Amino acid sequence: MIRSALSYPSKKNLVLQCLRRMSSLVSTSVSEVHPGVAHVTMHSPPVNSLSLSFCQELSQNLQVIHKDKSIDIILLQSDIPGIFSAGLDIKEFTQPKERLMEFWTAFQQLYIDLYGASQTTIACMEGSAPAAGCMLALSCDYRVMTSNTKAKIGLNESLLGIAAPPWLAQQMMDTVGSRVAELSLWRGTLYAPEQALAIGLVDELHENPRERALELAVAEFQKIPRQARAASKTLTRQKRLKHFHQERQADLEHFVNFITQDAVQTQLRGYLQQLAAKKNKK
Ligand SMILES: CCCCC/C=C\CCC/C=C/CC(=O)SCCNC(=O)CCNC(=O)[C@H](O)C(C)(C)COP(=O)(O)OP(=O)(O)OC[C@H]1O[C@@H](n2cnc3c(N)ncnc32)[C@H](O)[C@@H]1OP(=O)(O)O
Repeated sequence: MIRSALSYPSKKNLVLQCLRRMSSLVSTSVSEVHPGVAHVTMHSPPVNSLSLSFCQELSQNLQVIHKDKSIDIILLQSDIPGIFSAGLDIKEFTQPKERLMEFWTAFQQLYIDLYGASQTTIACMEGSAPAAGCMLALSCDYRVMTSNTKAKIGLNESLLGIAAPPWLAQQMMDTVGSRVAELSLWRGTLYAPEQALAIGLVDELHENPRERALELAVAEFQKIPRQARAASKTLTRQKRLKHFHQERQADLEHFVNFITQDAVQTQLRGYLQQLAAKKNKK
């Protein structure tokens, strides 16, 4: 579905038009809301879980925006009330090996495309962001989260009987510090907004994250020269990305070996049943 949020009468932008055409087929839409500022909106009901096709599409959209020199700020948001993203689609974990490899490769690529974006990126979180949902937020440069206490954010993988991949654990360490990350990872803590702000997992709380993100983008971030923002990002992220590329194949093999273990598959099936039972109780 196409979101016609092109509320600013900017010049015709062929790249964005092309993206909108692509997006009409699937679950992300792209719109320029202010000169140089693009919304990337996730809308894959019920919970924006990252399936193979969703990861691929989000990546594809980001890659096209990267090439569009007229866009220098990306606001990543969801149009599903109460949800930013539920993280990886757990059903993907139960697929055959070939598909698992394709899935993880697409997820790795999404990390590269978002964490490695030269544009400034802001996560506008109006709802929960567990696990890989949190990865999307951590990959952005700035995180604005709703102050609604129902929303939660964090790396809860351990509660599924699995562990975050090393590069995601590293993102958490880079953001909140080693000790807090260590505790969060093994406990699988999902933080309420005030707690997330207190540990530095998010940068700001606001009752309207989209409005605040756009204000920040225009009134603050666009005033910093674009090339300086991009160069600063390179300083802090280049080393991590280089390491990631070196380890990418090993990471893929590690994922497939880990996730296909009988004990892990049993845990995952149990977790999916818990989710279904929770829904039936509502
Ligand atoms: C030693 C080193 C080892 C290295 C190993 C390497 C790699 C291992 C891989 C590890 C990476 C993992 C990253 C992940 O992202 S795992 C996914 C974690 N996500 C979650 O746990 C989120 C679970 N969901 C929720 O908590 C809630 O759904 C919610 C997001 C808070 C929303 O709640 P609510 O609005 O109440 O919605 P429901 O709970 O009723 O759900 C509606 C619907 O959606 C289904 N669903 C929810 N989340 C997922 C998901 N992540 N994947 C697939 N499906 C999901 C849920 O089952 C309902 O479905 P039905 O309508 O069909 O019943």
